Amino acid sequence: MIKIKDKEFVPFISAEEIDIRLKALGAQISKDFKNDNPIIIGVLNGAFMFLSDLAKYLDIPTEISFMKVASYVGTDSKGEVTDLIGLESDLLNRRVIVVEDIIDTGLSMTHLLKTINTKNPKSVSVATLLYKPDALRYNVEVDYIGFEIENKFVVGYGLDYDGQGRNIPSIYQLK
Ligand SMILES: O=P(O)(O)OC[C@H]1O[C@H](OP(=O)(O)OP(=O)(O)O)[C@H](O)[C@@H]1O
Ligand code: HPA
Repeated sequence: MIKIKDKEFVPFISAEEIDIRLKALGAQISKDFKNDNPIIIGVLNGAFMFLSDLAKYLDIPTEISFMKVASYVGTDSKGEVTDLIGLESDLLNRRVIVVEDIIDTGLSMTHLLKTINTKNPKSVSVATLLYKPDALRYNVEVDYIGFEIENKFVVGYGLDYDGQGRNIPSIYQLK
């Protein structure tokens, strides 16, 4: 068990399980985008660890860039998304893969896809490490999922509780 601020969390997905899953996802994405030189857009802050580990398992030419949005305060969605760092890459006629740490209500990804689609990319795919089907309130099509999880708050491996816990190498779940 670990304590972060006022909350207790229990071990949920180990670093070894994450690594095994990332290897498989990396192989699948490499196969699907073999000749496409995709642009991968990581969503800060949460996706920094997932994308840096996943990228090592991609054996295709690719570009990596980032956007930053925020919608959570503590364990709750504010219900609106704030843009903090915008897109700098030219996406015209490029294949794009958006990489998130988690799709929870789907609000952030819906907002991101709207922004990305204004740049006229050739295609847009979505990869997320964690997906909470029971929490989804906005319909998002997801192409690559690391783990489907129940609707409980999680921390670690990039994910925070009130700014803390992103550096933990595995994933913990609210007790
Ligand atoms: O599907 P949703 O309900 O929108 O939740 C998912 C989003 O929430 C988290 O971001 P947050 O706003 O906490 O910013 P962060 O990545 O900097 O932690 C996470 O990284 C996703 O972007
Ligand atoms: O379960 C979660 N943990 C951390 N950040 C999040 N952002 C959306 N859902 C979560």
